Amino acid sequence: MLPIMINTKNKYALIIGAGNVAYRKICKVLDHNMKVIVIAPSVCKKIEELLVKYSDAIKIYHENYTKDFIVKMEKEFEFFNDISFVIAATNNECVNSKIVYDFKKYKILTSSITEAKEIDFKFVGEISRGDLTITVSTNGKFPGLTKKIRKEIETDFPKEYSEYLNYLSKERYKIINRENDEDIKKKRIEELLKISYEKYILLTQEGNK
Ligand SMILES: C[C@@]1(CC(=O)O)c2cc3[nH]c(cc4nc(cc5[nH]c(cc(n2)[C@H]1CCC(=O)O)[C@@](C)(CC(=O)O)[C@@H]5CCC(=O)O)C(CC(=O)O)=C4CCC(=O)O)c(CCC(=O)O)c3CC(=O)O
Ligand SMILES: NC(=O)C1=CN([C@@H]2O[C@H](COP(=O)(O)OP(=O)(O)OC[C@H]3O[C@@H](n4cnc5c(N)ncnc54)[C@H](O)[C@@H]3O)[C@@H](O)[C@H]2O)C=CC1
Repeated sequence: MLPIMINTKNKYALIIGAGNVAYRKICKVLDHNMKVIVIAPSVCKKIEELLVKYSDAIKIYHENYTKDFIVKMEKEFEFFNDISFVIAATNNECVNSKIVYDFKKYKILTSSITEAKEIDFKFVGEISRGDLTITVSTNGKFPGLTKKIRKEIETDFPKEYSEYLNYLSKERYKIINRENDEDIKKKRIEELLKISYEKYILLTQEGNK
Protein backbone atom coordinates (compact mmCIF):
# COMPACT_ATOMS: atom_id res chain seq x y z
CA MET A 1 0.00 0.00 0.00
CA LEU A 2 1.35 3.43 -0.98
CA PRO A 3 0.53 6.26 1.45
CA ILE A 4 -0.33 9.39 -0.55
CA MET A 5 -2.31 12.63 -0.11
CA ILE A 6 -5.31 12.86 -2.46
CA ASN A 7 -6.77 16.18 -3.61
CA THR A 8 -10.45 15.93 -2.69
CA LYS A 9 -11.52 19.47 -3.64
CA ASN A 10 -15.06 19.42 -5.12
CA LYS A 11 -15.03 15.62 -5.05
CA TYR A 12 -17.63 13.15 -3.77
CA ALA A 13 -17.21 10.15 -1.49
CA LEU A 14 -19.81 7.45 -1.99
CA ILE A 15 -20.56 5.67 1.28
CA ILE A 16 -22.83 2.62 1.26
CA GLY A 17 -24.27 1.88 4.69
CA ALA A 18 -25.17 4.37 7.40
CA GLY A 19 -24.32 2.79 10.75
CA ASN A 20 -21.78 3.64 13.42
CA VAL A 21 -18.70 2.87 11.37
CA ALA A 22 -20.08 4.71 8.32
CA TYR A 23 -20.62 7.69 10.63
CA ARG A 24 -16.91 7.80 11.44
CA LYS A 25 -15.99 7.57 7.76
CA ILE A 26 -18.51 10.31 6.83
CA CYS A 27 -17.09 12.63 9.51
CA LYS A 28 -13.61 12.02 8.19
CA VAL A 29 -14.45 12.86 4.56
CA LEU A 30 -16.51 15.92 5.61
CA ASP A 31 -13.47 17.07 7.62
CA HIS A 32 -11.58 17.06 4.34
CA ASN A 33 -14.28 19.21 2.69
CA MET A 34 -15.62 16.44 0.50
CA LYS A 35 -19.24 16.02 -0.49
CA VAL A 36 -20.85 12.73 0.44
CA ILE A 37 -23.44 10.47 -1.14
CA VAL A 38 -24.89 7.90 1.26
CA ILE A 39 -26.93 4.83 0.29
CA ALA A 40 -28.66 2.87 3.08
CA PRO A 41 -32.18 1.73 3.97
CA SER A 42 -31.74 2.75 7.62
CA VAL A 43 -29.67 5.56 9.07
CA CYS A 44 -28.20 5.76 12.59
CA LYS A 45 -29.12 8.73 14.78
CA LYS A 46 -25.70 10.41 14.58
CA ILE A 47 -25.86 10.41 10.76
CA GLU A 48 -29.41 11.81 10.87
CA GLU A 49 -27.98 14.74 12.85
CA LEU A 50 -25.21 15.18 10.27
CA LEU A 51 -27.83 15.29 7.49
CA VAL A 52 -29.38 18.33 9.16
CA LYS A 53 -26.08 20.04 9.91
CA TYR A 54 -24.48 19.39 6.52
CA SER A 55 -27.55 19.40 4.28
CA ASP A 56 -25.57 20.99 1.43
CA ALA A 57 -22.75 18.46 1.60
CA ILE A 58 -24.61 15.15 2.06
CA LYS A 59 -27.05 13.54 -0.31
CA ILE A 60 -28.83 10.42 0.90
CA TYR A 61 -30.69 7.62 -0.91
CA HIS A 62 -32.81 5.54 1.46
CA GLU A 63 -32.49 2.20 -0.28
CA ASN A 64 -30.59 -1.09 -0.37
CA TYR A 65 -27.52 -1.27 -2.54
CA THR A 66 -28.02 -3.16 -5.80
CA LYS A 67 -25.89 -3.15 -8.92
CA ASP A 68 -28.79 -1.40 -10.71
CA PHE A 69 -28.11 1.51 -8.41
CA ILE A 70 -24.76 2.21 -10.12
CA VAL A 71 -26.43 2.14 -13.54
CA LYS A 72 -29.14 4.50 -12.24
CA MET A 73 -26.52 6.80 -10.72
CA GLU A 74 -24.42 6.84 -13.84
CA LYS A 75 -27.46 7.96 -15.84
CA GLU A 76 -29.05 10.35 -13.37
CA PHE A 77 -26.22 11.65 -11.25
CA GLU A 78 -24.46 14.42 -13.11
CA PHE A 79 -21.47 14.26 -10.75
CA PHE A 80 -20.81 10.53 -11.21
CA ASN A 81 -17.37 11.30 -12.69
CA ASP A 82 -16.53 13.38 -9.62
CA ILE A 83 -16.74 10.41 -7.25
CA SER A 84 -13.20 9.97 -5.83
CA PHE A 85 -13.89 6.70 -4.05
CA VAL A 86 -16.52 4.39 -2.63
CA ILE A 87 -16.59 2.85 0.84
CA ALA A 88 -18.60 -0.33 1.38
CA ALA A 89 -19.74 0.31 4.96
CA THR A 90 -22.69 -2.02 5.51
CA ASN A 91 -22.82 -4.62 8.31
CA ASN A 92 -23.13 -7.37 5.67
CA GLU A 93 -19.77 -8.76 4.55
CA CYS A 94 -21.22 -10.30 1.38
CA VAL A 95 -22.82 -6.99 0.34
CA ASN A 96 -19.52 -5.17 1.04
CA SER A 97 -17.55 -7.65 -1.08
CA LYS A 98 -20.11 -7.32 -3.87
CA ILE A 99 -19.79 -3.51 -3.80
CA VAL A 100 -15.98 -3.78 -4.07
CA TYR A 101 -16.37 -6.23 -6.98
CA ASP A 102 -18.98 -4.12 -8.82
CA PHE A 103 -17.15 -0.80 -8.55
CA LYS A 104 -13.85 -2.21 -9.78
CA LYS A 105 -15.42 -2.31 -13.24
CA TYR A 106 -16.09 1.43 -13.02
CA LYS A 107 -12.44 2.17 -12.14
CA ILE A 108 -13.48 3.95 -8.95
CA LEU A 109 -11.18 3.42 -5.94
CA THR A 110 -12.93 1.13 -3.50
CA SER A 111 -12.60 0.35 0.19
CA SER A 112 -14.60 -1.71 2.64
CA ILE A 113 -14.99 -1.72 6.41
CA THR A 114 -14.98 -5.52 6.47
CA GLU A 115 -13.19 -6.78 3.34
CA ALA A 116 -9.38 -6.65 3.36
CA LYS A 117 -8.16 -8.51 0.29
CA GLU A 118 -9.51 -6.83 -2.83
CA ILE A 119 -9.75 -3.22 -1.67
CA ASP A 120 -7.80 -0.33 -3.25
CA PHE A 121 -7.17 1.70 -0.08
CA LYS A 122 -7.54 1.73 3.70
CA PHE A 123 -8.16 4.63 6.01
CA VAL A 124 -5.33 5.75 8.26
CA GLY A 125 -5.12 7.32 11.70
CA GLU A 126 -4.39 10.99 11.25
CA ILE A 127 -2.83 13.85 13.20
CA SER A 128 -3.28 17.28 11.58
CA ARG A 129 -1.59 20.50 12.63
CA GLY A 130 -2.44 22.90 9.83
CA ASP A 131 -0.47 21.72 6.82
CA LEU A 132 1.43 19.16 8.85
CA THR A 133 -0.13 15.73 8.51
CA ILE A 134 1.16 12.64 10.29
CA THR A 135 -0.52 9.36 9.46
CA VAL A 136 -0.52 5.99 11.19
CA SER A 137 -1.37 2.64 9.69
CA THR A 138 -0.99 -1.00 10.66
CA ASN A 139 -2.16 -2.03 7.19
CA GLY A 140 -5.32 -3.30 8.85
CA LYS A 141 -3.48 -5.58 11.31
CA PHE A 142 -4.68 -3.76 14.45
CA PRO A 143 -6.77 -0.56 14.11
CA GLY A 144 -6.90 -0.25 17.91
CA LEU A 145 -3.09 0.06 17.93
CA THR A 146 -3.35 2.75 15.23
CA LYS A 147 -5.63 4.71 17.56
CA LYS A 148 -3.26 4.23 20.52
CA ILE A 149 -0.21 5.39 18.54
CA ARG A 150 -2.17 8.33 17.09
CA LYS A 151 -3.03 9.50 20.60
CA GLU A 152 0.59 9.15 21.75
CA ILE A 153 1.88 11.21 18.80
CA GLU A 154 -0.82 13.85 19.34
CA THR A 155 0.65 14.79 22.72
CA ASP A 156 4.08 15.35 21.10
CA PHE A 157 2.67 17.84 18.59
CA PRO A 158 0.83 20.75 20.25
CA LYS A 159 -1.79 22.69 18.22
CA GLU A 160 0.68 25.60 17.78
CA TYR A 161 2.84 23.34 15.65
CA SER A 162 0.93 24.67 12.61
CA GLU A 163 2.21 28.21 13.37
CA TYR A 164 5.74 26.85 13.71
CA LEU A 165 5.43 25.18 10.30
CA ASN A 166 4.04 28.41 8.76
CA TYR A 167 6.98 30.35 10.18
CA LEU A 168 9.56 27.85 8.88
CA SER A 169 7.84 27.73 5.50
CA LYS A 170 7.94 31.55 5.10
CA GLU A 171 11.63 31.62 6.05
CA ARG A 172 12.36 28.76 3.67
CA TYR A 173 10.74 30.58 0.73
CA LYS A 174 12.70 33.73 1.59
CA ILE A 175 15.93 31.72 1.30
CA ILE A 176 14.79 30.02 -1.92
CA ASN A 177 13.83 33.32 -3.55
CA ARG A 178 16.80 35.39 -2.39
CA GLU A 179 19.74 33.01 -2.44
CA ASN A 180 21.21 32.03 -5.81
CA ASP A 181 24.16 29.97 -4.65
CA GLU A 182 22.84 26.38 -4.34
CA ASP A 183 25.36 25.36 -1.63
CA ILE A 184 24.58 28.39 0.55
CA LYS A 185 20.85 27.84 -0.03
CA LYS A 186 21.14 24.22 1.15
CA LYS A 187 23.18 25.27 4.20
CA ARG A 188 20.75 28.01 5.20
CA ILE A 189 17.77 25.65 4.91
CA GLU A 190 19.61 23.15 7.14
CA GLU A 191 20.30 25.93 9.65
CA LEU A 192 16.66 26.95 9.59
CA LEU A 193 15.71 23.47 10.71
CA LYS A 194 17.91 23.91 13.78
CA ILE A 195 15.27 26.29 15.15
CA SER A 196 13.32 23.81 17.25
CA TYR A 197 9.63 24.17 18.05
CA GLU A 198 10.55 25.06 21.65
CA LYS A 199 12.99 27.74 20.50
CA TYR A 200 10.36 29.17 18.14
CA ILE A 201 7.83 29.43 20.99
CA LEU A 202 10.42 31.20 23.18
CA LEU A 203 11.24 33.64 20.36
CA THR A 204 7.58 34.49 19.77
CA GLN A 205 6.97 34.92 23.52
CA GLU A 206 9.95 37.29 23.75
CA GLY A 207 8.67 39.14 20.67
CA ASN A 208 5.29 39.67 22.34
CA LYS A 209 6.77 41.18 25.50
C1 LIG B 1 -8.64 -1.99 7.55
C2 LIG B 1 -9.40 -0.78 8.07
C3 LIG B 1 -10.36 -0.45 6.93
C4 LIG B 1 -10.98 0.93 7.00
O1 LIG B 1 -11.94 1.08 7.72
O2 LIG B 1 -10.47 1.82 6.28
C5 LIG B 1 -10.13 -1.03 9.37
C6 LIG B 1 -10.81 -2.19 9.68
C7 LIG B 1 -11.37 -2.57 10.92
N1 LIG B 1 -11.41 -1.78 12.06
C8 LIG B 1 -11.93 -2.50 13.10
C9 LIG B 1 -12.06 -2.08 14.44
C10 LIG B 1 -11.71 -0.82 14.93
N2 LIG B 1 -11.34 0.29 14.18
C11 LIG B 1 -11.05 1.33 15.01
C12 LIG B 1 -10.63 2.62 14.61
C13 LIG B 1 -10.17 3.00 13.35
N3 LIG B 1 -10.10 2.20 12.25
C14 LIG B 1 -9.49 2.85 11.24
C15 LIG B 1 -9.12 2.29 10.03
C16 LIG B 1 -9.25 0.98 9.61
N4 LIG B 1 -10.04 0.06 10.19
C17 LIG B 1 -8.51 0.43 8.42
C18 LIG B 1 -7.09 0.02 8.76
C19 LIG B 1 -6.44 0.76 9.92
C20 LIG B 1 -5.04 0.31 10.24
O3 LIG B 1 -4.25 0.07 9.32
O4 LIG B 1 -4.70 0.20 11.42
C21 LIG B 1 -9.10 4.24 11.61
C22 LIG B 1 -7.59 4.37 11.55
C23 LIG B 1 -9.63 5.31 10.66
C24 LIG B 1 -11.11 5.60 10.73
O5 LIG B 1 -11.94 4.74 10.65
O6 LIG B 1 -11.36 6.79 10.85
C25 LIG B 1 -9.69 4.38 13.04
C26 LIG B 1 -8.69 4.85 14.10
C27 LIG B 1 -8.91 6.30 14.25
C28 LIG B 1 -8.16 6.90 15.38
O7 LIG B 1 -8.72 6.96 16.47
O8 LIG B 1 -7.07 7.38 15.10
C29 LIG B 1 -11.26 0.89 16.35
C30 LIG B 1 -11.02 1.76 17.58
C31 LIG B 1 -12.26 2.52 17.97
O9 LIG B 1 -13.25 2.52 17.27
O10 LIG B 1 -12.20 3.08 19.08
C32 LIG B 1 -11.69 -0.44 16.32
C33 LIG B 1 -12.03 -1.36 17.51
C34 LIG B 1 -10.73 -1.91 18.11
C35 LIG B 1 -10.02 -2.94 17.24
O11 LIG B 1 -10.63 -3.93 16.82
O12 LIG B 1 -8.83 -2.71 16.94
C36 LIG B 1 -12.30 -3.77 12.60
C37 LIG B 1 -12.82 -4.91 13.46
C38 LIG B 1 -14.30 -5.01 13.53
C39 LIG B 1 -14.70 -6.25 14.32
O13 LIG B 1 -14.49 -6.30 15.51
O14 LIG B 1 -15.22 -7.16 13.65
C40 LIG B 1 -12.00 -3.79 11.23
C41 LIG B 1 -12.28 -4.88 10.24
C42 LIG B 1 -11.24 -5.93 10.26
O15 LIG B 1 -10.25 -5.85 10.99
O16 LIG B 1 -11.44 -6.89 9.48
N1 LIG C 1 -13.51 -0.54 9.47
C1 LIG C 1 -13.74 -0.19 10.70
O1 LIG C 1 -13.21 0.84 11.16
C2 LIG C 1 -14.64 -1.03 11.55
C3 LIG C 1 -15.40 -2.05 11.00
N2 LIG C 1 -16.27 -2.78 11.77
C4 LIG C 1 -17.12 -3.76 11.05
O2 LIG C 1 -18.26 -3.00 10.55
C5 LIG C 1 -19.46 -3.76 10.67
C6 LIG C 1 -20.55 -3.05 11.49
O3 LIG C 1 -20.71 -1.77 11.08
P1 LIG C 1 -21.70 -0.82 11.91
O4 LIG C 1 -21.57 0.50 11.27
O5 LIG C 1 -21.47 -0.95 13.35
O6 LIG C 1 -23.12 -1.50 11.56
P2 LIG C 1 -24.57 -0.93 11.83
O7 LIG C 1 -25.43 -2.11 12.10
O8 LIG C 1 -24.53 0.20 12.79
O9 LIG C 1 -25.00 -0.31 10.40
C7 LIG C 1 -25.14 -1.06 9.23
C8 LIG C 1 -25.63 -0.16 8.13
O10 LIG C 1 -25.59 -0.87 6.89
C9 LIG C 1 -26.80 -0.64 6.19
N3 LIG C 1 -27.05 -1.73 5.25
C10 LIG C 1 -27.24 -3.04 5.50
N4 LIG C 1 -27.44 -3.71 4.35
C11 LIG C 1 -27.35 -2.80 3.35
C12 LIG C 1 -27.48 -2.87 1.92
N5 LIG C 1 -27.72 -4.02 1.30
N6 LIG C 1 -27.35 -1.73 1.21
C13 LIG C 1 -27.09 -0.54 1.83
N7 LIG C 1 -26.98 -0.42 3.17
C14 LIG C 1 -27.10 -1.54 3.91
C15 LIG C 1 -27.85 -0.53 7.26
O11 LIG C 1 -29.01 0.12 6.77
C16 LIG C 1 -27.08 0.31 8.29
O12 LIG C 1 -27.18 1.68 7.95
C17 LIG C 1 -19.13 -5.02 11.40
O13 LIG C 1 -19.22 -6.05 10.44
C18 LIG C 1 -17.70 -4.85 11.92
O14 LIG C 1 -16.97 -6.04 11.69
C19 LIG C 1 -16.44 -2.50 13.09
C20 LIG C 1 -15.69 -1.53 13.72
C21 LIG C 1 -14.72 -0.73 12.99
